Amino acid sequence: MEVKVVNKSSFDLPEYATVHSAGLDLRANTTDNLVLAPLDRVIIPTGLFIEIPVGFEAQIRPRSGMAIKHGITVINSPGTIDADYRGEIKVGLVNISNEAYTIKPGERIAQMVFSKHETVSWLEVELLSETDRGEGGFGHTGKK
Ligand SMILES: O=c1ccn([C@H]2C[C@H](O)[C@@H](COP(=O)(O)OP(=O)(O)OP(=O)(O)O)O2)c(=O)[nH]1
Ligand SMILES: [Mg+2]
Repeated sequence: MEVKVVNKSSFDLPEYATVHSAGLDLRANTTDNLVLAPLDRVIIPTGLFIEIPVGFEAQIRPRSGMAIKHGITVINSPGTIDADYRGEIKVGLVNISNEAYTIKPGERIAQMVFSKHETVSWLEVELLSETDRGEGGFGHTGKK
């Protein structure tokens, strides 16, 4: 699928790290090192603007290596980029470790996955169909 993109960043367009990767790695479009102290939250610009085809969204997800090694994760994961959004794609990060982490200019900070979604119309009713599960949830199964 082709997606229109305006690249105002200092870096090349995001790439798939391997041929069948689902996520395109997003780089921090920053000019200076940015120190993220424990529990700090930041919004990192990417310099990218996209036009997502209707019926699709883009999700901003953490990179697992950064999350597991350094506690740097996407605070609103998965971030949602709507098809009608024309602003800059930004990445909200949080440091949930107890050590500071320095984000370097151009560092790959998150990944973006394009995904189909449905748009529903409500059919309002009085009763829903019966099922074995019924209203049980939140750890309901497997109990004796
Ligand atoms: O990680 C993200 C999440 C969102 N956005 C942009 C694109 C998205 O289409 C818009 C709105 O996002 P969302 O609906 O998640 O935020 P909101 O707090 O509900 O804001 P709004 O009232 O603008 O919908 O912000 C980003 O750039 N990065
Ligand atoms: Mg919203």
